[in-house]
Amino acid sequence: MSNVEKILSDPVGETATLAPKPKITAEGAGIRFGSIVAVEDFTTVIREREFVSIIGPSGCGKSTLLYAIAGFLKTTSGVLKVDGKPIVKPGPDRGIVFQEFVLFPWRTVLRNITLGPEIAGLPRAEAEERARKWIRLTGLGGFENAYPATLSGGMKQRVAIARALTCEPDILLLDEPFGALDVQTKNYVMKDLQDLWIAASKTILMVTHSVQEATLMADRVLILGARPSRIVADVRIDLPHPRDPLDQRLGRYRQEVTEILSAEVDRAMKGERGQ
Ligand SMILES: Nc1ncnc2c1ncn2[C@@H]1O[C@H](COP(=O)(O)OP(=O)(O)OP(=O)(O)O)[C@@H](O)[C@H]1O
Repeated sequence: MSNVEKILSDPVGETATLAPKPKITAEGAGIRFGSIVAVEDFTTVIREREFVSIIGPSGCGKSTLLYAIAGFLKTTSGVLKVDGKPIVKPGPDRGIVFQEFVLFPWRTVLRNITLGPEIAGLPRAEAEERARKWIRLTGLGGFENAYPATLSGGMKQRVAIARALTCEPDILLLDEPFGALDVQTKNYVMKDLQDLWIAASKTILMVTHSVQEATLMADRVLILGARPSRIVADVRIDLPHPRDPLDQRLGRYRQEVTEILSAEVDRAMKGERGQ
């Protein structure tokens, strides 16, 4: 039995037959840049509506993996699939949100959010209707005509999230989405994202450096090892959503993830110093 077959036969819900369908499948995926092996033998199954977080030492290949799933990069070995089909290019089934918001300063909030559907060729009225739904759901109502320069960091990130969701992707890919936010704003946006995920039934894959973010939001935390990155642990956070950051049960998960991650960061640092 291959690794992927083993994972597919491993029940996620009460029984294998009731478990949600696989959404993203990685079968021995590897990505190299010349002589640099960024990702090696990445194998996992992410099911429909799962919220999975990827964490690992700096430079271990987290963003590279996310970009390959987005279709911006190709695997150099193995395969990455969405809905059972190999990923060959970006598609409207996957929306991506970056740490640095990447908003267009000359477009209003509404026009930033309608951009995806407009590029996809949707008539303006339909693009606006969709955008207004996500403006409402991300708490941006009343700011439709504001320009990015007049928004706070948290609001800019909500615009970026609404923009990704307006194309109605099944999968939301988040690359350190809270990295540029201050602590208070981050807590608000994290709470909103949890509510949004529950309401919108998306599959979410989030890259983060923060054990706190990963354990608060995700159903599973994939811990990558020092480069070339493989999964060294797949920790299931068995707590209902939405979660309260002060829930003491989260503390145990934070400790478990921190211990595994610290060992990998140690290994990565020693590797870099040639020890
Ligand atoms: N376009 C590229 N060309 C060459 N090397 C690259 C390229 N993109 C990434 N790399 C290398 O691949 C490795 C993984 O990079 P990546 O950005 O995916 O790591 P990361 O885990 O997301 O890092 P961080 O946590 O610091 O953001 C690094 O060694 C990086 O230098």
